[in-house]
Amino acid sequence: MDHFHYKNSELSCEDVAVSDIVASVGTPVYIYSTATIVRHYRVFADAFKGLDALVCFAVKANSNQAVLATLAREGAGADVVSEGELLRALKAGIPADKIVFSGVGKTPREMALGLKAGIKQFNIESEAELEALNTVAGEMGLVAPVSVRVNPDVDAKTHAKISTGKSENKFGIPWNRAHSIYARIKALPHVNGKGIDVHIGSQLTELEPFKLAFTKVVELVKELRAKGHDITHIDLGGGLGIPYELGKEAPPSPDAYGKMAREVLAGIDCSLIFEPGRLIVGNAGILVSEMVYEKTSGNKGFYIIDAAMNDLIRPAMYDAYHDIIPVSLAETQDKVSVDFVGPICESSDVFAKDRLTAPLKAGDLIAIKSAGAYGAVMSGTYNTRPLIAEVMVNGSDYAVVRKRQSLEELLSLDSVPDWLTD
Ligand SMILES: Cc1ncc(COP(=O)(O)O)c(C=O)c1O
Ligand SMILES: N[C@@H](CCCC[NH3+])C(=O)O
Repeated sequence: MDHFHYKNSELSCEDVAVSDIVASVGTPVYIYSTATIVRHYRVFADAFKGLDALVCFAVKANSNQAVLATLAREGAGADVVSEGELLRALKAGIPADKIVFSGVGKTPREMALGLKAGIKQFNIESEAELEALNTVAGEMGLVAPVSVRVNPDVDAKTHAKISTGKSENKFGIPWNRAHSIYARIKALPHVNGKGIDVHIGSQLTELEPFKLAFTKVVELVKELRAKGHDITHIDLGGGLGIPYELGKEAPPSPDAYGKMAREVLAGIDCSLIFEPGRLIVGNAGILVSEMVYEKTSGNKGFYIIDAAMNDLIRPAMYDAYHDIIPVSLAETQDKVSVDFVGPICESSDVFAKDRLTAPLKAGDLIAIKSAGAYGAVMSGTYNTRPLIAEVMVNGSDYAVVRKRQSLEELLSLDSVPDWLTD
């Protein structure tokens, strides 16, 4: 069931008309559906029912405090990559022993924070990081739980900018050094390495690359065990793709992904961790914007909207496709072909090129779909545009879960040194 649907020709999120939210909050605005987030989480978790599996939501996909609190209530863990994300996850009520810490550049300060909180594990991505963690844990008189993120050199067959599992990517330990790093872990007094971690990329639309990577990890578990390492758990990362374009073939379902994983991992007797991000929140959010002007240039038509690449950077950064739909359905069935563009002074500030759409006029509202993941979290203030509001709907209720940043606040962040004001 889609929680974004038309009711009397007006787009609604659950039981709330999008135009009602806009009337009180303005545009541009992100709108999230609680019911969709919960449903996606449950579908993913159910794919691993009966197994010892922990679903750690990848906070980077959407770190809004209300989104995290919603998932905390469902029993989700968290995959964090910074001090800020760790603090957000804890604040949302996600227990420390369900939090894994990923990322290639964890600082000693972040390590200490994770150790103090008592997180489940650090996913180590280099020998240097391992040594640093051993030192930090030693200073605190602790032993840090670690998993080594291995790089299986598998092509995820996704956009090059979101592929992480090839040897030329910065992520993970090269496959041929996996054995030596586990030997080093054994020799160090303040780290305990019982896990293996792998994450090959994001927005994967086929199961085969996962299968290749998971199969390699299973082999590695066997080899390490044969050498006397007590490997008890595997973190299989995130990356399962979502449908972005209506009418196009959807990526494999969580159920199919779960079946594949069960087959590959059969008999390995490890507890499992997953780190889905986009799958949980991607299609649980829309970005609503108002059309400000129409213009033409040669044969081309442009719909200029009040959202821009600083609010949602995916189309500019990855040429990502997002469906764009009108908030009020027009009576006419005729379509026009236009570029949806933002007001920023960059040629890449384009949400859609040559897109067929119902004709719109200035003042009309549109919704950019599938904007719940890597949307608000990747926004910035380019062109001195304040960060926009985020709203969460729950049935017939809604709440502003992040206030629109005021221009005063944005401007107050800079200061001018004395020598310029004398
Ligand atoms: C280590 C790690 N885990 C999990 C994720 C979440 O990925 P996705 O949102 O594609 O599920 C990412 C992002 O690619 C990641 O880098
Ligand atoms: N930001 C990317 C996903 C990157 C995932 C993080 N490793 C996107 O919007 O598709």
